[in-house]
Amino acid sequence: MSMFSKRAGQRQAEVSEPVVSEPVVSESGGERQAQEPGSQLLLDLQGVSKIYGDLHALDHLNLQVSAGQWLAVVGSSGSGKTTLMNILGCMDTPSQGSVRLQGQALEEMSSSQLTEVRKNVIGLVFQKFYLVPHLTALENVMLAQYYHSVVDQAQAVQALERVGLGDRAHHLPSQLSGGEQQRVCVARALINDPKLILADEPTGNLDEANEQMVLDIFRQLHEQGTTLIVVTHDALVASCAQREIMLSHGQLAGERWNDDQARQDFLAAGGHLSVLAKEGESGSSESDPDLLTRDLPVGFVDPTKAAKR
Ligand SMILES: Nc1ncnc2c1ncn2[C@@H]1O[C@H](COP(=O)(O)OP(=O)(O)OP(=O)(O)O)[C@@H](O)[C@H]1O
Repeated sequence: MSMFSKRAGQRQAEVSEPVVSEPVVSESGGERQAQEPGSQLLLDLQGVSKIYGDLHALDHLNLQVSAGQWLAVVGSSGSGKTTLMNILGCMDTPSQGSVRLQGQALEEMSSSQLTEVRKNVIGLVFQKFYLVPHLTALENVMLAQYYHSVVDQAQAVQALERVGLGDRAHHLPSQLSGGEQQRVCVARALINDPKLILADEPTGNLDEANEQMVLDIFRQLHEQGTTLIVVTHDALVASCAQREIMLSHGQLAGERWNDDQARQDFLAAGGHLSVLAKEGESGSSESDPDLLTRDLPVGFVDPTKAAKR
């Protein structure tokens, strides 16, 4: 099945336009202007790199995400997806470049300001954040509330009910299936009603029924206006997003819009459609927009091929 096969009956897709070619730089060729007043961009990454010795886990990445957008991030193993999520989640900092969240540069924030952002703006659904084994599902959610300084049992129960686990509230993680544990993690991420949900492989290792439940929650959140960024290896999960981007060697290797209205909204919000970096030419993406049409990443159909380019 193609990477971008659509579920039957899903919203209108724009499958004929795999990559777009609007430069990120201004016509003068200089740095792009600061966000216009009234812009609805939630995230704006400019030239973000994460460098470990000789390895560029992220390599001059430019990426903008408008408020309310549902974005999927795909790419082969080691392409930089988790590195990107860690930076967006304020759990890591770039070696170079700038990340603006709601117009504010993260690199200019103090550690206490970053803690506030983590607490109040972001919800994380990361597989590596295990549940505390000796606490019940309810207590695990309430522990997250404690971290957010709002302990409210009724609200915690509500969060569990929302993910279909009201009747499992008093079970320990070991008494829950993998899918149920993952849904507790989703409930935990929702308790502060975050504007931005970052989910790294939220449906990994789930059976179809549990995957559908998690996706249904994401759909509800999306309808409520939450911005969702979901890393996934699953083409079907990716296809639920309005927009998909592919990373390869820390660079943007492809972009695809599944929802034309979302694309229009993104542009209206001040977003710029992405330009892909030329192979072996870090950060050169703005220099030759034409290369987009002749140098299309075949790999967008198959991330493994893209990684080998
Ligand atoms: N702390 C670190 N020190 C050195 N290299 C690292 C570190 N963290 C990540 N890397 C490297 O950065 C690259 C990107 O890693 P990352 O975890 O972001 O990839 P990924 O796309 O999430 O992969 P996967 O799909 O396998 O989870 C990899 O080559 C990885 O080995």
